[in-house]
Amino acid sequence: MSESPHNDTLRFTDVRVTFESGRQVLQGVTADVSTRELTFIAGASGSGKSVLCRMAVGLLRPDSGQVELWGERVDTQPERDLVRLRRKAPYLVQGPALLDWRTLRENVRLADPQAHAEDVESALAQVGLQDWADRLPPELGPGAKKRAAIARALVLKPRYLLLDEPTTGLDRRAASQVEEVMASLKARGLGGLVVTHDYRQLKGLADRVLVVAGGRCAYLGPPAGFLESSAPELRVLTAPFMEGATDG
Ligand SMILES: Nc1ncnc2c1ncn2[C@@H]1O[C@H](COP(=O)(O)OP(=O)(O)OP(=O)(O)O)[C@@H](O)[C@H]1O
Repeated sequence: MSESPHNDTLRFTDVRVTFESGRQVLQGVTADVSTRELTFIAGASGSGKSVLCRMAVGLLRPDSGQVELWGERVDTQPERDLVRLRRKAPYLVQGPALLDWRTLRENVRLADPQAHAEDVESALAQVGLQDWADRLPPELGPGAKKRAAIARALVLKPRYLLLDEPTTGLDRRAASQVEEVMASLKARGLGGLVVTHDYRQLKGLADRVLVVAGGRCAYLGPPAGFLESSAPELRVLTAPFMEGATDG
């Protein structure tokens, strides 16, 4: 089967994952996510957010159930085909994962050695780092490093981006810069799946929120429906954030 240009769906059907420890992390997640939208995955620590995100591009395979991206089965695909799929839907790990001894331009080029020079410059410009192309990663702050990692994914001209906690560990200013990049990519029509702990990001940035709780998809819908829900399994996640938000 091959990827369909007309199908914009990432589909999880009754996905279950148990690790060797015996812990059942996902116990039947079913969800359809539009890859034209920016969807944030929320949930308690250890609920399986990263596991779900990684499964979207075959970095983890479920014990049972199906994962489909753009009409193509991901969970049964051989690794060599997944490499091709991941160029269309790159997964960015939590750390910046840049080579410290290579300039930003070289780091971006490493993702695609065949990339045209103007595509490398364009990827850096899309994250606001065009004037930093000749700098080395250690010269950058953590927010700029994360943006450089995003540039490295953008040079692949992806159809979708998967970002695992892109702002965790950043101070508010650096986090805002990364959020601005996500907003501008969204404005240009690039969808993404973003694992987050920071619910402040949801308002204004997220099209949808997918909440993982109790091993299942507990909510999939607009951010307001999650943030304002009175359902106990959602309130337990949002209440501390709402209290923190009123503290300023
Ligand atoms: N490869 C693995 N082998 C064994 N256990 C794993 C593996 N990957 C994840 N887990 C376990 O699965 C559970 C869910 O992990 P996951 O990283 O998806 O959580 P999360 O919701 O992203 O949490 P956090 O917000 O803390 O990052 C955790 O208990 C984790 O220890």
